Amino acid sequence: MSETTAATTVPYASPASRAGNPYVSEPQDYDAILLAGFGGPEGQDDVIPFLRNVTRGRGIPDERLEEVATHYRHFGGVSPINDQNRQLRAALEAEMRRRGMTHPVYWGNRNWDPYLEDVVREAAAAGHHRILAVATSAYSSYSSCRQYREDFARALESTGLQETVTIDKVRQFFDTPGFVEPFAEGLRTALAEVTAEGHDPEQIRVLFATHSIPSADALRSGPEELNLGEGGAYAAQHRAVAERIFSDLRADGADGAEATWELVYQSRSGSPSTPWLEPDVCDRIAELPAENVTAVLIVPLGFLSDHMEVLWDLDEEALEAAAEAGLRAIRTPTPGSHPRFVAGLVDLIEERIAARPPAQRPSLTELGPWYDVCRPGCCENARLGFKPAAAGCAP
Ligand SMILES: CC1=C(CCC(=O)O)c2cc3nc(cc4[nH]c(cc5[nH]c(cc1n2)c(C)c5CCC(=O)O)c(CCC(=O)O)c4C)C(CCC(=O)O)=C3C
Ligand SMILES: [Fe+2]
Repeated sequence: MSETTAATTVPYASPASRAGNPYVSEPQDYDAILLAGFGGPEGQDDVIPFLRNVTRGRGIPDERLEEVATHYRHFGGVSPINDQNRQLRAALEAEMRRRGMTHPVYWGNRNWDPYLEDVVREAAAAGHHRILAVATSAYSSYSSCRQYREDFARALESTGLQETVTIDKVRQFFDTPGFVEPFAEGLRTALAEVTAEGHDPEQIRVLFATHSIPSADALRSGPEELNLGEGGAYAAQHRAVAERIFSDLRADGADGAEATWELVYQSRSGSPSTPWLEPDVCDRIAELPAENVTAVLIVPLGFLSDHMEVLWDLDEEALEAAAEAGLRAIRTPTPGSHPRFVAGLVDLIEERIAARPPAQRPSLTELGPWYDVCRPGCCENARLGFKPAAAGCAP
């Protein structure tokens, strides 16, 4: 299995592109779309096998798995994530049909049924060989980009389809309007609500929450040559989006828009001796009363839908921390199947099929538009090192 499933069709960097930003310069004849999800258990008996799938070879302590299993057990062993992705798949298909696009839209998961490899086999059996994937993950890092690409490569290899099927992937979409606007809308509503209740901007703290990852992975997120400092592309992308949301709210004179915001992390796992991105959302909430804060708004900026990381780690744990701290608290919505988000994903599919140049691609921060095609070392896992990945290109 080679690193370069797309190397024959994807030139490395066109002179017309932003320096070092490989994008596809020829229109692409994709014949199927693949919505690639994380996967989640759908009953009590699925919980442990699912957790083993997720943590295979990752050195997550047993106590942590036991602990996470109780979150799923609390909801009957069912994560809502699969239903959310079923809805998203149907919404994508409907929007594509509305635009006259006839590609079949498959859905497959990294960690639970329907598994990527079964779906790839099904697509190939139906005669589809040029697949364009949309992963349910907006930012750059091992967990949020490369691991999806490695699992595509593994699916192609285990099905023996690596010579006949290619899987490419649309760019990371953290700063596209379809992804950002549903968050901005939810925050605007929540700011207006706490303002109407009498909280002044200096008493309101907005916490943009995302998944913590090992600091070493964060440092290696994005292309090697970008060098975005501590936290890497992963943290820089989140900060850039949060900043843009706030500058737009302030420019509009929105209620409460003079509040302060911070980027915080959640759902840390791994060994306590390994550094992960901080501060933790609950730790920060506990400190806020001493900073004269009376209302906290939690924006789940790292997530696409209200899956377990949101329902448990934010709606149970973070909201409880806020109650203990005596704070008014609101957790704002995720994009889910918001029509604007769905339309934005179809825009991404269209721009890739048409090979639009970067200047014609929507992007709300100076970091974007992000790369279509990842370079070999992009988002590599700091500890596990090289594994073959699809949707990449040769040096
Ligand atoms: C960056 C990131 C995203 C966002 C990008 C994306 O969405 O892809 C994400 C999403 C998700 N993470 C999820 C669930 C889990 N993540 C775990 C473990 C880990 N996540 C990590 C990172 C991320 N995770 C990391 C570095 C680990 C440590 C192990 C490893 O290095 O791989 C574990 C193991 C137990 C634990 O340690 O918590 C579970 C059960 C679910 C499904 C929720 C549901 O079922 O509704 C979703 C959407
Ligand atoms: Fe995770």
